[in-house]
Amino acid sequence: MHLHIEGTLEPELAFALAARNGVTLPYATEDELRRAYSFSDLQSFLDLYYALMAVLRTEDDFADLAHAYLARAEEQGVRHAEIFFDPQAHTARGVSLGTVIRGLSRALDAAQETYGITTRLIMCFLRDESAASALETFEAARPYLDRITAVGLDSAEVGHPPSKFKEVYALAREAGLKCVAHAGEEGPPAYVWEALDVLGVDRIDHGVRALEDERLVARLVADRIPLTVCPLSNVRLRVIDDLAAHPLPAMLDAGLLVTVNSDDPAYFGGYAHDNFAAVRDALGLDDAALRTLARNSFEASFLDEATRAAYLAEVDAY
Ligand SMILES: Nc1ncnc2[nH]cnc12
Ligand SMILES: [Zn+2]
Repeated sequence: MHLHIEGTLEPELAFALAARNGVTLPYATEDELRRAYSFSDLQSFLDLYYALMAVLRTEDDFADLAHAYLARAEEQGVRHAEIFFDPQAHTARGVSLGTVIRGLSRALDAAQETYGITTRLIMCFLRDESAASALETFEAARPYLDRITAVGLDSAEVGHPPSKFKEVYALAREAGLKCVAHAGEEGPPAYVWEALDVLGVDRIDHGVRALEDERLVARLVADRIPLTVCPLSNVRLRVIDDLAAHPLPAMLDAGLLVTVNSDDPAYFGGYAHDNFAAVRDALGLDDAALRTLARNSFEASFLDEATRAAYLAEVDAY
């Protein structure tokens, strides 16, 4: 549920697409690029994440990107994936919204056929762009809303509170979309409150800093608001010092509806299963805790009730 499709761009595919599209990358080799994956904070990652998107130009590029991700996801045991994309990062480079959505949709439909993986698309607004730009993006997406399940909010958090996007979230909800937002990754608990009370989100992406506010934790527990936590991402972006100190067990103990996710797996050292295995090993989570985390994911998903019930029955029988 917390997976940026642009964050699944592996160096091999980045170089292949660069060659196909005549784009020159500022790195000579895949290894040299990989060595740049050492981040000091969210912004240092975002700088590279946006720069590498230059290789994504055509509908085929987006289809190939999503196809490669879904093949990895299948290997990792993923059954259902709710996938973010960042339209403004592409339209700003002259790539049309239709190109992005048609390319991604083609791969998502094929994955259902080939692997039986169910998917949803979540369109994110870049919070360091203006509210007007988000509104423009939402209006441009109206012809494609049958392919979009939810809107989200990502990019540089601090200084860009959720309330900035109140209007576009109201429109999205009116159009029948679900709503999520990154909040409480680098930003304060106040941003999580705003995501809940001003944007009316159905889930919080990250939310680890919510633990700093007892009243907020009580609210998240009472309303069963899911948190899509990304353990390996938190370590790589220095949100958490090291995995052994990750608050995931405390979040489970507090009764939060917490889930484990990979965020930008090509950059942060692992896909879904890798994140589960890493927290199991670093935090000593037992099978019951791992089962709860898997269950929570389906409970927190935007699946229809019948499909959700079928997946939950599978988790319980495992
Ligand atoms: N972890 C993250 N936080 C905010 N914006 C992002 N865009 C891609 N990954 C992100
Ligand atoms: Zn994210």
